[in-house]
Amino acid sequence: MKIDIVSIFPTFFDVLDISLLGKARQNGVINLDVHDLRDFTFDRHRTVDDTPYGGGAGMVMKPEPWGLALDEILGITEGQAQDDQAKKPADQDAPAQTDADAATTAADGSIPPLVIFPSPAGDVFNQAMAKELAHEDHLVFGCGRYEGIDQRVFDYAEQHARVRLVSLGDYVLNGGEVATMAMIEAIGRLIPGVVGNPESLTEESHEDGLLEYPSYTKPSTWRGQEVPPVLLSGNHGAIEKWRYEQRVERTRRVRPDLLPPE
Ligand SMILES: O[C@H]1NC=Nc2ccccc21
Repeated sequence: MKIDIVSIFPTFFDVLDISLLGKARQNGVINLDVHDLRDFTFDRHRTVDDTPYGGGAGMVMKPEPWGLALDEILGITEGQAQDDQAKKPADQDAPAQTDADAATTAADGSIPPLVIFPSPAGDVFNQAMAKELAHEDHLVFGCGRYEGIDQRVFDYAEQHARVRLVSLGDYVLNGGEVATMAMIEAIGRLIPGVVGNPESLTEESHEDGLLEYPSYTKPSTWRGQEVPPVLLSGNHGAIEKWRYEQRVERTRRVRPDLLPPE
């Protein structure tokens, strides 16, 4: 999988050089590039934001740097970008191809990249979405800051790729970087070859709708607390039954909303 990230804080993603995702990058299982949005500015202050039209507090991210960053990442030629600006009215007889249609299959019939803009206004990220996105060939994460990105950037991106706004949850973050990191970890670990033992991906919280069972390791007695005897019994059937019961009980107690309807 190819992953591109655009951010004004590129060093935020240095952590992706270590651990499982770092190994996946070294092995070529994941090809990840981080782009500094300020590299697509040309003024002395490398300006990426400005005051909002219509007034209001805060600043809005300017469209120009984003347009150039997306052009580079999506392989949009300067001419194509200018063509888009000077797009002639469609031929009345030609079947109307909406921008969305244009973005779902590229000229060579390939599936264009998926551009994800983390946003509180997006679909809430979950394990089902992580599994879906793990099948993508090319993900682009556009990390917004300030009060957000000029709307025309999303509209421009939709002319050349598939675009999704994704929220990490119903709470307020300062920008898209934390959300992008969480999504890359959740998606990346599902890509074959990233996690050593694929079996470890099965009995996990949210994988099949149930939370995971409690885990124990040596010593069997610790500060007066014993490991549940069934786990020391060697009776694999009884252990499997106990673990399933623990998953159901914990889910019922902590996240009853995850349980299937009775
Ligand atoms: O405000 C946050 N809520 C949830 N997800 C987000 C993603 C990107 C930026 C900001 C947020």
